[in-house]
Amino acid sequence: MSKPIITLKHVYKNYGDTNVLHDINMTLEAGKFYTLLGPSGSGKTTILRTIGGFVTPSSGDVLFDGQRINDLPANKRQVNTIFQDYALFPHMDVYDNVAFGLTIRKTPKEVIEKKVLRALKLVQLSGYEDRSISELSGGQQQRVAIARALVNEPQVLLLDEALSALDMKLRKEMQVELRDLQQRLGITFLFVTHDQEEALAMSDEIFVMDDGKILQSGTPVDIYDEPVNHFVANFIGESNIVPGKMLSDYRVEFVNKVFECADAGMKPDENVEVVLRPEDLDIVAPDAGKLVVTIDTQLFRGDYYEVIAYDDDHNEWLIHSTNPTKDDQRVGLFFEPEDIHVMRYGESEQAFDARLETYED
Ligand SMILES: Nc1ncnc2c1ncn2[C@@H]1O[C@H](COP(=O)(O)OP(=O)(O)OP(=O)(O)O)[C@@H](O)[C@H]1O
Repeated sequence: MSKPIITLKHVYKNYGDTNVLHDINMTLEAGKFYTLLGPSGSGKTTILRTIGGFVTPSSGDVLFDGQRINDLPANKRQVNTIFQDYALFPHMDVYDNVAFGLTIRKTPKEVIEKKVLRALKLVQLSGYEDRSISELSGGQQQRVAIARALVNEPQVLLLDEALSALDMKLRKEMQVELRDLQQRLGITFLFVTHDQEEALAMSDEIFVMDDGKILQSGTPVDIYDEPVNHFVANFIGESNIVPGKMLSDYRVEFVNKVFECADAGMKPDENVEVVLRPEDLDIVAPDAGKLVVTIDTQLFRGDYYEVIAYDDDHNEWLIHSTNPTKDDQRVGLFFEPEDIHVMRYGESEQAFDARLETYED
């Protein structure tokens, strides 16, 4: 593990009787791209503001490079925030927007010029110095906001829904650009989004939040493949989730059938939830399938068909198929043992407790 740059330990935030953050523990290492992912109101922005110094925790500690910074004012932290609306000054040109922080700190003019030109070069806006903000596209405004943060040479950049104002095409381009920029600069990014695709595409590590809590943290692949509970499985990607029972190691029962799986270590007959991802289900002949279903509808999605089918117990199955199917056709569904992801009931609490232990001093 490389050096932790930001650590949150048992951070709570209450507004009156409302608990907005609940026992938040997180470690951000230097030079990595992190994402806070969760629905609206889950507490993502409050975590950013706590790290940025705009919100004081009700209890718990915020550490920067091992030093407690709870009482350090925002402008003394080596952390910069890029807000959702970019907060640019519309009456100033690009140069003055980027120079602003240095100017108020009375930095010598020639130093300002060097730093501003370098920051604009980093975000590929060299030559735009004299442009007014209103003459820029959404993507260019976004880059000015990044340049304005970069002139302060922060060790950590906090980005709050930084791409949400952009249209889909530009947003995808900026995802690549931001990730590339983060890797070139080697500084830590903490990016807030409620868009799971964006989180999966960009992050080294994702923190999935709901209701003021971190439910799961891990690499995109870990979270996608091993969601700890129903909420995470549903929030990240599309899922078929059915109740089941773990009969023994590597044997799970669901939809009244027994399947070989890759999971072990649970109690015999433990109740579980089983996740099967739509892209892991292959449509085959009925006698070659592990399950038999009847096709209900299909929608063409460009690079795949989204198929809805029902088994004989009326469970709905979502399948991503490369080939078209026919309505009312009886087909088999094939999947491998490792495509079956087994989640314990109440796993979120257990995983949460286990994680807390790893944060204890
Ligand atoms: N100053 C405040 N006073 C009272 N409640 C607040 C305050 N700031 C935030 N909250 C509440 O805290 C909760 C978490 O808010 P937060 O903005 O952190 O969520 P979020 O996950 O960033 O949501 P969004 O994606 O909508 O920005 C919300 O229920 C919000 O209403």
